[in-house]
Amino acid sequence: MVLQDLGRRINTAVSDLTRSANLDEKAFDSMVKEICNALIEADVNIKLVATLRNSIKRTVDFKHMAAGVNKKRIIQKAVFHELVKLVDPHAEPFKPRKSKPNVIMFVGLQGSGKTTTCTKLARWYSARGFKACLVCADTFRAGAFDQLKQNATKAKIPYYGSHTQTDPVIVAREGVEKFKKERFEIIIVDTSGRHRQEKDLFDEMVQIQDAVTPDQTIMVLDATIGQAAEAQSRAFKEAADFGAIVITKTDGAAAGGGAISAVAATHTPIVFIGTGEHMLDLERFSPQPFVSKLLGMGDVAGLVEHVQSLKLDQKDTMKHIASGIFTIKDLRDQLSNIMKMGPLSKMAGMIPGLSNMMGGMDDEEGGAKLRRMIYICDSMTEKELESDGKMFVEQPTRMTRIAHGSGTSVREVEELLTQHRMMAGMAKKMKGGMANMQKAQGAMGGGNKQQQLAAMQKRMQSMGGANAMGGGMPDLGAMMKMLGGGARGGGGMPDMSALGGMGGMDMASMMKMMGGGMPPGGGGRGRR
Ligand SMILES: Nc1nc2c(ncn2[C@@H]2O[C@H](COP(=O)(O)OP(=O)(O)OP(=O)(O)O)[C@@H](O)[C@H]2O)c(=O)[nH]1
Repeated sequence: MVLQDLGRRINTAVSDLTRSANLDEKAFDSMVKEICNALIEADVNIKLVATLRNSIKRTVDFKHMAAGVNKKRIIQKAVFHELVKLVDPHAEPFKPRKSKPNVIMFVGLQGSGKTTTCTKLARWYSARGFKACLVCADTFRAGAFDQLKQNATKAKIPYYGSHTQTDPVIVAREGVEKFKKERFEIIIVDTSGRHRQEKDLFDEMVQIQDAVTPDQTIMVLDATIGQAAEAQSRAFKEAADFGAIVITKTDGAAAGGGAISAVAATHTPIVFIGTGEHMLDLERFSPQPFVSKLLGMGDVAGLVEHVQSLKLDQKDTMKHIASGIFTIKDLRDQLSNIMKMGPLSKMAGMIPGLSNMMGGMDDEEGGAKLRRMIYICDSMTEKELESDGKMFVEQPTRMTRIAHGSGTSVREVEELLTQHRMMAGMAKKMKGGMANMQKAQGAMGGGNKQQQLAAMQKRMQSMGGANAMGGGMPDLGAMMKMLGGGARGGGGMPDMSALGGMGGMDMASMMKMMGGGMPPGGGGRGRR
């Protein structure tokens, strides 16, 4: 069962119970049973499932529950807490330091996704301001260096390797020395994939480790192996000590839950999970946000971090919103920023309740809709783009011209202008909120970003989370209001501009529109 399905099934079990009229012990028992069945189907070890079942039952003790307590809340909290415990390795991974070389060596079985993950990780650090590079010490598999070269070039990451040198220890040492001299901060060394029985390759791995003395050795595990992950990591641990694990292919693996919980049980930190073949499909693993996302409660801190890493150009739009203005060009910039963020389905997982709303719409549909909106903007004159949109009301023929030019319909142009009007209205309202928020941030002296993100996540969960677990839709309108008026809650909000494309964007109406729903007033005048 892929992770999304597992999350959906658990969520449904909890929502059905908390919505049902008879919230009694019998109904509670059948919910626990359904959760356990789902976990077992995802290949979670039966002993771990039994521990989870007993803990939930101990916490939600119907016999001794005082009258008047909020049973729903207790059940939701217990399920959430126990799922977090199930995937929590209770171990802190190594944290690279800036302005010094941090050598990270990758090990793993053949085909587990090492080379792909090396490049994803180098890109991840590079996007966060580290000077990152790659060394290919896989001289065993023909084509390994070419694969790394290709990936690295695409991600614009400097690399080192050799087509002629056959000793991987020499290549690794030379590459690391070269990049240390060039003051790289993250030096990632890719090694050959191994089979457990290949003693020579295991020895080679130890020799590379001795030669480059990595600050961290990461083992890459393929999620498809499920709970066998535990035995596999043990075999590697016997040969080379590693500090952390990356679990790849969690997007398609039926046994992803099994792999994650099995590794967590060994108390080895899981640093990242691979969620697809694309360069951006790497997510930092953290138990609470992971479970939150699994259950459709979003991962707002992850979203903020992701958007920040994309270094989107937000300066002009943020300046505009701060003074209550939102032009059509601002809308166009936001649309292209959304396109840069990655597949919409992944973004939706990070926003509380949004994946429910996207139900039925695939990435292709959503992407195509966004592209058509951008074509419409690109068919406007500079004057139209910089306008507040009123000129279209005064001269409706402009819409016909733009529809012709962009290969869309007048109805689509109208939809875009309606969306723009709504967002311009929001920008006007947000004028005060932005100033307050900046003041609050100033008062906090910049503050601790982690604390700010944690506070935001908590607030988001208290709004969206309870609803999501209860089966309802979180109030995205309220969420946007909160984004606009962060100072009210006593600070604890990240920089508004950090929200990038989300800043000021009414996602609820945006998604509704992308789903084909007509905003009010958009009659069927268009030609197709
Ligand atoms: N769906 C999905 N595919 C992935 C993920 N990570 C890697 N892959 C794919 O897995 C396949 C193997 O990946 P590689 O990076 O070549 O694996 P490797 O461990 O370096 O292989 P060897 O060098 O032979 O040991 C490739 O097709 C990747 O695109 C992931 O998170 N999700």
